Amino acid sequence: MTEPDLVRLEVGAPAHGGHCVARHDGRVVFVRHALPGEVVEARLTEHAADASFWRADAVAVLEASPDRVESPWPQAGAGGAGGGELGHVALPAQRAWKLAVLREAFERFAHQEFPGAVHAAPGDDDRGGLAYRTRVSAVADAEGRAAMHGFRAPDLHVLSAMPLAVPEVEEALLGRRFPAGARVTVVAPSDSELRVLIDGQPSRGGKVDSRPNAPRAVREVVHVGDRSWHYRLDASAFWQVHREAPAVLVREVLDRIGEAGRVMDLYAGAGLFTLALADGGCEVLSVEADARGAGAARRNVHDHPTVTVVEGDVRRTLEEGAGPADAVVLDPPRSGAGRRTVEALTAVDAQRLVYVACDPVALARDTALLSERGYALVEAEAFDLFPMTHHVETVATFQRR
Ligand SMILES: C[S@@+](CC[C@H](N)C(=O)[O-])C[C@H]1O[C@@H](n2cnc3c(N)ncnc32)[C@H](O)[C@@H]1O
Repeated sequence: MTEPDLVRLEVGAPAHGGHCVARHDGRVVFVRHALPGEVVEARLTEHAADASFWRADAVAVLEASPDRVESPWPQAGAGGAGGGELGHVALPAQRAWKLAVLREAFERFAHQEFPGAVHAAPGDDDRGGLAYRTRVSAVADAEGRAAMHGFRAPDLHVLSAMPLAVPEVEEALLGRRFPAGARVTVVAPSDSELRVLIDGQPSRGGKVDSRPNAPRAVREVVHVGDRSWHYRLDASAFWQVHREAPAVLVREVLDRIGEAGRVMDLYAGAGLFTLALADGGCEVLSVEADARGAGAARRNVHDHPTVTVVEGDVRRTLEEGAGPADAVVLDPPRSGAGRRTVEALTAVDAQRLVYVACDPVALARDTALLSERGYALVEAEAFDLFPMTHHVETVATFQRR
């Protein structure tokens, strides 16, 4: 990059996506690795002449925010590995950042105030927001070392540390060599041994274990108060990544569902909520598109005859007439539910919806769609289940008007 790629920016509010908004010659610049109120020198990383906005990375801080700290994962700084873009922000200010993004998204897309706060996961303040990920994926470089891609960039950064991971995951990632170019996933389940997957396959001694009986399953246990639930799933299937996330989310879902008799658990994964709901006496229809998730959910609830697990698409399942239900839990992927699924959901005629969302803008858009369809947002609280990154999990309750 040449000198003209460096610009001086006065940094404004945080925006969805892990950056703050600044202006250069009247054009919007999304600047990463900066904080609101700072003055920074930034390197333009995307700056096409005809683009409606540019992107930049702060590379020198001219006037620092009091919320700036030394990143515990410097490798994820400007020009480095993606996935630790808030490392330079003090933990309470990370939560304030996420709350600002939620408030802005709700104002803009849902035309109402975000009513809640952003809460820390248990233990995160003591651990400095580190050592929380029980699942990490990386790519092996040409020499077989675990590496990660840069943000919106193909270049690989060989990991010298992975402080967001629980220690056993970090050790497994950094202490081994893998086949060059392989996708490596390390999983530290709460109730069984660590597993290392290579290109989604079980491995032994750093190589794919092609034996037909190679172990693939992991066991998880979730405790809420004096209750516990046991799960078994394929190591490559979806499971919440923060060590405390399953318990935090199950507790929220159970508290919000109340006394509902017939419940739908949509986008159910391996049945995290399905099992806890069924155990509490609910009749549950659980819908999950991924065969590994649906298969695991079916096995995890095998002794609960009041549960039906459907392997299929949520919208199609609803359109085919899956209702009625007293309450619906929905935990869609990042893109949210969207208009057609919200329309199909309305036919279920549930009194209450509990929406678990990993994307503030998708939740705010769906809040507007649900409002059009007669569902009022009555409560929402967010949980910082992804410290050091801009991601945040929100649990929102909607009530039929
Ligand atoms: C955020 S995960 C939540 C899983 C589960 N609630 C949990 O917390 O473990 C979303 C799940 O939705 C599934 N999914 C994505 N799109 C889907 C669709 N259109 N229909 C059904 N399931 C879908 C994914 O496979 C994934 O398991």
